[in-house]
Amino acid sequence: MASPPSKFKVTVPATSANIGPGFDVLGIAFSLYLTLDCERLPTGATPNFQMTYEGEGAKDVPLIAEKNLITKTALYVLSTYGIQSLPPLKIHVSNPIPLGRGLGSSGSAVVAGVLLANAAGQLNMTQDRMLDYCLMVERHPDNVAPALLGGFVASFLRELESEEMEPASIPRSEPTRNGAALPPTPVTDIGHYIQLGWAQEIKAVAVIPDFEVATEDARAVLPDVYERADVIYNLQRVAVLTTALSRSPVNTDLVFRAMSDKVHQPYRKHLIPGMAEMLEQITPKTYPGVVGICLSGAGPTILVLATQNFDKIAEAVQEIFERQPNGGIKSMYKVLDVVTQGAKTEYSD
Ligand SMILES: Nc1ncnc2c1ncn2[C@@H]1O[C@H](COP(=O)(O)OP(=O)(O)O)[C@@H](O)[C@H]1O
Ligand SMILES: N[C@@H](CCOP(=O)(O)O)C(=O)O
Repeated sequence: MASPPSKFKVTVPATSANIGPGFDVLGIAFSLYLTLDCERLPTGATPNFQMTYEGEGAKDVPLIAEKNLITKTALYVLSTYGIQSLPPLKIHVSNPIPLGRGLGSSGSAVVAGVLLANAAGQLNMTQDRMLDYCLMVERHPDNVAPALLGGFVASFLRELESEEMEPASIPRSEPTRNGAALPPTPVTDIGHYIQLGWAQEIKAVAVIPDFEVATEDARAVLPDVYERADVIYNLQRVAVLTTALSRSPVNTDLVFRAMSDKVHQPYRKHLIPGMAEMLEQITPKTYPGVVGICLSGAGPTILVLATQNFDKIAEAVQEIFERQPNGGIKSMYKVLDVVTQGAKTEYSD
């Protein structure tokens, strides 16, 4: 392998998937960034891999290259290029994205791993090829597409031919994290996407409760089959929402109604105490500035889109969490911008 650059930095935004009715389709990138500061070690250095980590997950995330989701993804990508190990490297991870809260931490980690492999192995992958790799590890595109590309993104996976099915049926970061074999080299052009407009006055208020819901568990509660009326309900709203969120001034009534969902939120509400109450009570009428409210990704974070009164709105959601039985639920909140810049690698030599 050619020597990697001596220093580089990978930056990947956090994301919120679904935005109500856009289950497995829509996602936004936020002004909250996972970063990897990477430095080449001299050939023959011992140890030849050093990983340090600060921020969310610092107590739990493994720092062994084959086990950490970021480096494991990078090793997978490199292996498909015939490169069996990372070059001698020191990586410092800084992660402000809470894990298992519906802010796409795993998607951002997977994107970071693909960019790490691209830089360390000097693979010169196109953005679309990087998306193929991301999708082989994390099968739903609604986190990895905005994390990689930035902004408000709609995406889908193309239907795969039967001979391509095997590689595509293996992935998903959930089983991969649990020790299953890594997927083989991806076929090309798996992910298709479009970056949508976003009215800049709309900010995202993420209210993050003090408990985790693993995405895998929140997917397990969903039905295999849906009523036609519920599918139509979501299709109608998602079509309107994609454009409504780009228009300035915002048509609050239209966006609020269009963010309603019948495909995933109703089945997940028992996993997030207080969610049903929040969706009913936090409205543009009760809290001026509210544009829409939904579960962020698979939860448990509640995402409120708003144009003003951000703290007041966040506190209202927090109050409902606090009122829940058995002592209530503590939470924190972040007021975030939707950012058009996606993942990037900066070289300092
Ligand atoms: N920065 C990271 N480094 C290593 N592993 C990570 C990182 N971020 C997330 N993960 C892995 O992803 C899991 C959370 O993924 P998931 O359940 O999909 O929730 P989320 O909604 O945060 O993406 C964590 O338990 C951990 O295994
Ligand atoms: N569409 C997926 C999105 C999962 O997002 P995450 O941030 O919770 O991992 C789903 O809703 O299951």
